[in-house]
Amino acid sequence: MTAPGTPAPASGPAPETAPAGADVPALRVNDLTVRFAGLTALDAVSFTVEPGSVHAVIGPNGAGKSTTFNVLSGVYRATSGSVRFGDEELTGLAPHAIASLGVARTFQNIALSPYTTVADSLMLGRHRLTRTGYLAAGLRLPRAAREAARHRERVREIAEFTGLEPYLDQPAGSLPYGLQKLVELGRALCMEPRLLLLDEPVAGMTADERRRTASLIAGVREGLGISIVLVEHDMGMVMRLADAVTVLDFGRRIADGTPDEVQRDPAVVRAYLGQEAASA
Ligand SMILES: Nc1ncnc2c1ncn2[C@@H]1O[C@H](COP(=O)(O)OP(=O)(O)OP(=O)(O)O)[C@@H](O)[C@H]1O
Repeated sequence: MTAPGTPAPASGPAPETAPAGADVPALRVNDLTVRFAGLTALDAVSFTVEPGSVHAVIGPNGAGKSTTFNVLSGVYRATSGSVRFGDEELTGLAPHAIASLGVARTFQNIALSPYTTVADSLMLGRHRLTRTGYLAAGLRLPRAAREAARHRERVREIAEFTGLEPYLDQPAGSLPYGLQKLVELGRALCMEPRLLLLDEPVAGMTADERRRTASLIAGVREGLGISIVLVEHDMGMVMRLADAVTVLDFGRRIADGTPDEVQRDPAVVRAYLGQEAASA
């Protein structure tokens, strides 16, 4: 068994889903602007997340990364601009409607119920996929029992994929921080997303946990072919994992390209040097 505090490697087979990249449309963010009482948090930001890619959104503190995530997941309303996932316009939709289109997110801070077991926490991710109504489930109809068994099997597969299988019966809150972050990721995967929004997935993790989580995310992209939008401060991880990077600074897009391209971009270097100077 893995040492406590260390997420197990993604050793299990990729859970069975549609073939890689199938049915995953592009996410097109176009001229997105968000204002809060006089403050422009996002100023006409555009970028495209290609199907099946890992797309990082980076930038110094206050650049607008979380605001971008909150618009993509329906928590904030855009002041103007559009976010299209395939043919669907996401701006204006409520978070549950966006989730039902196959957009799952994790949060920067742990958002798990501490007393709920890992198995039940993962099962919560299956909620939108549950067809049987409460009445049929309450009456224990065979159809409901069959569906529940299918969901449990899927949860077990995803637990195996993420390395969470040994912890399924433990309360989520009893696990070390790194594993709790992994439960959040597992729960998002249980939604069978087509687009996964990961908000600082390795924040607060040890170097070893970071490395293992990065390989799990790479495994998700390769095994499931879904698109991943990643907000992350760990630059090494971004540069290793991302296919494309959008850089924000003061709410504006200052660069967009491959990790290599943005790393060499003078505007990006200036923005990060400015941050270092400010915190020195
Ligand atoms: N709900 C809100 N009300 C008012 N201002 C907000 C709100 N959310 C974000 N802001 C402001 O918008 C700007 C962008 O913030 P945001 O949290 O998106 O940046 P960030 O890039 O995620 O920063 P960090 O890396 O520090 O998390 C900041 O000036 C922030 O204070």
